[in-house]
Amino acid sequence: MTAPPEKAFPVSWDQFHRDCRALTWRLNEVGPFHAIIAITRGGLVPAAIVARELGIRIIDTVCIASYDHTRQGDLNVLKGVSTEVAKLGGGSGKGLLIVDDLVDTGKTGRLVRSMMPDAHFAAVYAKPQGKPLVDTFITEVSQDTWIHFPWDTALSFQPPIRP
Ligand SMILES: O=P(O)(O)OC[C@H]1O[C@H](OP(=O)(O)OP(=O)(O)O)[C@H](O)[C@@H]1O
Ligand code: HPA
Ligand SMILES: [Mg+2]
Repeated sequence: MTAPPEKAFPVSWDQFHRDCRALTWRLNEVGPFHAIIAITRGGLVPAAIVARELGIRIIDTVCIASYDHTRQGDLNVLKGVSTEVAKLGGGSGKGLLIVDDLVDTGKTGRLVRSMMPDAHFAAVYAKPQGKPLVDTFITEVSQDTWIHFPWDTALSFQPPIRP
């Protein structure tokens, strides 16, 4: 069993929004895209922000689950891309934009890429193992870091570094 990540990288709503906007500036150079595919659930929030900025109104989901808190199990595809959106991508995903919050080991990204090999894959954050899977990302964090997203966290007291 792999050890849980040692370092913490907390992300506020404000920071996340700024990072998604920065991601969109880069994606704007690559598009236009026919549709966005969010990898749920983590990809839903960045997909909404990117869609708003790029004026994209067709949004689909690929629903995949694998983590039980910080431990990854088998990938479970609960829902694939819809027939209408697959058609827009000509069967290979060309002109489609896949969005996720992060790539970690890259297992989720690899699976989604195998479904749509010609789609553009964007993630807000990337760890070294997952980085080769994404076409565009904003911030890299080390593999032994756990990213804490604002929808998973709340403000709480922190003891001082020096007790
Ligand atoms: O690169 P990987 O090691 O495959 O990990 C990355 C995936 O893990 C998380 O999703 P998770 O499966 O926890 O589901 P969630 O989005 O519903 O939280 C995250 O949102 C990515 O989709
Ligand atoms: N943070 C939140 N969810 C995740 C991570 C992470 O670092 N890696 C895989 N799912
Ligand atoms: Mg996810």
